[in-house]
Amino acid sequence: GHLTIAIKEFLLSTIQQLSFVQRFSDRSINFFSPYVEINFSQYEDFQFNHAFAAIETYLGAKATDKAKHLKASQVQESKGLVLKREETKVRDEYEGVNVWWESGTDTIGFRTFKLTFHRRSRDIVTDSYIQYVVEEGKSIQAKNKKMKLFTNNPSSQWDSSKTSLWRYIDFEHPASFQTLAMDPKKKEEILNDLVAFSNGKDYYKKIGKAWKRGYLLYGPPGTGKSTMIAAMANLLNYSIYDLELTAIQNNSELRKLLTATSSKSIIVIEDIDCSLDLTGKRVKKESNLTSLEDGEKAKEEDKSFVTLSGLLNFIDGIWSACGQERIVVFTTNHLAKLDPALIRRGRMDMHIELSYCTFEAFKILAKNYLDLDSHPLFKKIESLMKETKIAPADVAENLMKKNREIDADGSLNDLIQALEKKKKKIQPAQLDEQKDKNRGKMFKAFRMLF
Ligand SMILES: Nc1ncnc2c1ncn2[C@@H]1O[C@H](COP(=O)(O)OP(=O)(O)OP(=O)(O)O)[C@@H](O)[C@H]1O
Repeated sequence: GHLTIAIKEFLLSTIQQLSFVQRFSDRSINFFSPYVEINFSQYEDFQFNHAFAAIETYLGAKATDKAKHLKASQVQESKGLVLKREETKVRDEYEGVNVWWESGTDTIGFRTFKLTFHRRSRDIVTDSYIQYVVEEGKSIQAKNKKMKLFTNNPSSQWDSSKTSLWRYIDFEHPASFQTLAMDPKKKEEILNDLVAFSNGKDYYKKIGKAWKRGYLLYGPPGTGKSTMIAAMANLLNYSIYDLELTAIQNNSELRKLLTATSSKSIIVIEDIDCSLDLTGKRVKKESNLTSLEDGEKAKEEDKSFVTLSGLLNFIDGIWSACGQERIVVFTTNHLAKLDPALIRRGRMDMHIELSYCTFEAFKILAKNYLDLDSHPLFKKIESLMKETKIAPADVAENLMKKNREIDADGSLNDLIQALEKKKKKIQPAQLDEQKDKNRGKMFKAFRMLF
């Protein structure tokens, strides 16, 4: 009667205060039963329920502890373990209180988790246990998060209309700061900077600045700019958004893309000198040029194109309001070509030069590729490296060739030959550049996968 309704309403209002309780089924309270049930559905109003995912992760982790109740299975989206659909009940204990979780499906076929507990433990479950489960689940998710590489570059004709979309693939790249060949001191400086940034939540809050940091990576092709970005992502467990400016039609599209990026991410704008011309206007794509025969129309279109000032304003302003951590990385082969406004300190917090291979850097590569700390041929290589410029990518290429045969001498001799060749016929810079341009690049290769 009235009493049942009153109790129901009381419980309902208590539980609804917890915003993540998405569904409270009619059957969930039976006045005559000492047990209370709460249902969590995978989708609520056709929106994915993040609390559900967190619960699933939490229970998955529990299941590995207490495997007798639940079989766990590896799924693609997460490195962690999750419950299989058909699994039944798992008991959990929290501050001396027993609760039971049961997985199932609702009438529409969406997956659900039913939480059952004694009504005398109602307060502790609704006040703190559920929150604890969701927070634990989220922190496990963060630890297990598979990094993703997003790109807005439309890969095929048929989806060229949907350019303001991020597409992604799982990101697995072996690069790390340990294997990155560069001056060890510089490397340490960058590493410390990144770590300080990622731990800087309170600091950024205190000084009233957006929690973001900008890095400008510059240097000739093949010196490890893309590799460094991958190492940054691996170090911090951030996802990468590879922003292709030439695929963006206008500023509002850029805004959409930037606001759609998630926290803990690196936004990369590669070859910034090729994406924007010196006057700050976006370089038009050939396809656009041919379609814009009418001069007036071209001007009109131009106004809405991504401009340098638009880009800087976005980067400066767009995240000021939301306290989420983001890194912005610009790369260029030609520092001198960039507009000074773009590289002004404050907008890019750190300028990192990646240069031709030094002997110090070579030693890191020799360790990576050949597992060598020293070798009689190192002396010769050291002196040749002082006289010639060679990109780490070229060094790596030579060291890799014979790697499978574990023939260190052969690899080192290949490298010596390459160095001597470079020394003899110092190639015209342009030729060199052309050759370097042909080199496969990490992100470009990834894009082909879409
Ligand atoms: N500093 C480095 N340390 C370790 N490996 C490197 C380094 N530089 C280049 N390499 C190797 O060469 C390959 C190409 O380098 P990478 O794509 O990082 O160069 P880049 O500077 O981004 O070139 P580009 O300007 O052409 O994009 C990498 O996959 C990596 O194997």
